[in-house]
Amino acid sequence: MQSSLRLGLAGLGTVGASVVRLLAKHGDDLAVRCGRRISLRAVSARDRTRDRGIDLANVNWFQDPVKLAANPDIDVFVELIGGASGPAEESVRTALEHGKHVVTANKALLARHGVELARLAEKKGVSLNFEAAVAGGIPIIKTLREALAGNEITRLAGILNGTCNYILTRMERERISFDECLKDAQRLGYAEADPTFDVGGFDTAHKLALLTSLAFGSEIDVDQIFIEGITSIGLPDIEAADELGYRIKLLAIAEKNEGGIEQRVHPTLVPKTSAIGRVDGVLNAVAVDADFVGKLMLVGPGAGGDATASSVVGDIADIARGTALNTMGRPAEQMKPYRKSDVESHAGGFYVRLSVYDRPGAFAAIANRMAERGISLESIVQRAGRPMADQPNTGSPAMTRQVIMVTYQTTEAAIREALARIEQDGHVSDPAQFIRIEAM
Ligand SMILES: NC(=O)C1=CN([C@@H]2O[C@H](COP(=O)(O)OP(=O)(O)OC[C@H]3O[C@@H](n4cnc5c(N)ncnc54)[C@H](O)[C@@H]3O)[C@@H](O)[C@H]2O)C=CC1
Ligand SMILES: N[C@@H](CC=O)C(=O)O
Ligand code: NA
Repeated sequence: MQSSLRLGLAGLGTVGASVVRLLAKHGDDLAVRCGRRISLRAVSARDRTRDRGIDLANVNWFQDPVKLAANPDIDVFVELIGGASGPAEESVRTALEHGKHVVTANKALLARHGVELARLAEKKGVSLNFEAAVAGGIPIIKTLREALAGNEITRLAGILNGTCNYILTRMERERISFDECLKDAQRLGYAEADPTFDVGGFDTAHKLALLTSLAFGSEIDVDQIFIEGITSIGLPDIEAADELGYRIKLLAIAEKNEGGIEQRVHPTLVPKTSAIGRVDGVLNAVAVDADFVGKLMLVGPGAGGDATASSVVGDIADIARGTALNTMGRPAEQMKPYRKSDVESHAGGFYVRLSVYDRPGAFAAIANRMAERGISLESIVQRAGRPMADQPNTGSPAMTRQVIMVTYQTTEAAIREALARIEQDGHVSDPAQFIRIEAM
């Protein structure tokens, strides 16, 4: 048997502690599979005294992860700290510069610095593996980088954030508040240190940027992604979608069209009966359209310590076996500049919810504004609304009704213009809510 592969692991939180547990549980079998032992030599975390339920008796402790990354007694640096800058970035760079392989779960870091880090890894002849960074336990990086190498991919669509899917699922099933669901997601170790990254759609965008680059061979460009998070989704939308036969999912979509590549992240109504509509809770899914394989979809846990550790250790096992691959599936200098297509040209159906003052003519005026923009309505329903503050001229409370419309195919530009006119007309009490619909 070859000499053991020596690991230095920085970050002993949700994922880091699970990696240590997995290595302890399956170390013997991994040694057989890889032809050498994987040996945890050193760790770095902020609090040395905390009981994490893991045995670190024979492991060196480094207060500073950058020092650990430079340590000559490790072959692989495993970065599980998180963050696009600071100690995570500095330690990953240091490890690569010192000719060490790196395994990371850090999508924020790679979405910002992935291309240059990939270049550095290539220059040093080491691996930079990141299966855990996208869709937690789903082997989507391997699938795109290796298994689908013989395909031209035309579209990717998926649920890439476990926290958001968990929140939306519980809101739908239990009709409980967004905040309550988010607290539980944090308690379960699904959320980012700053959950704004999850609910604001930014974590999904980081992951989409990486998948887009792998799928289309373009440079990583997270700043070109259209991003809308789930913070504006309330129980009225969840309930209305449910009644209409849809579920609301935070989708990440990347597709090629004549203009370039469209990348978008936004809440989306998908049919309850669709495969992606049935992906619930912390599960993620990635659907791929490719020329030779056709359509495929991978589903699995998108967050949580153990599922994510599974991907981290898969990456370490590749290094132990001597599998060497370019980080983004092709040499960094072969990655094409990213060319963005315009999201305003996006066409599809839309769900619209309006709080409309209950007065004669309001309903017809709204329908007219939609018609002016060539928008046809597939369905329109009214639900009881709520009394508003007293109107100055009558002294009586103004009532509103919830008007929920589903449009046939139209463009994003048309729907935005129509809703702007409806708001200017003064028939609605609140800004219009609109959510894109995907048939999937
Ligand atoms: N929790 C999850 O389900 C998933 C997390 N990830 C990613 O994995 C990484 C780790 O996430 P979690 O384990 O959830 O985070 P966490 O917050 O539970 O753990 C982070 C760890 O890093 C340590 N740390 C922070 N600053 C440090 C420093 N200067 N020096 C040494 N250690 C330091 C903390 O003490 C803590 O042990 C992040 O990049 C995250 O985005 C990826 C997939 C799923
Ligand atoms: N916060 C992330 C963790 C995994 O990437 C999520 O909820 O998906
Ligand atoms: Na993955």
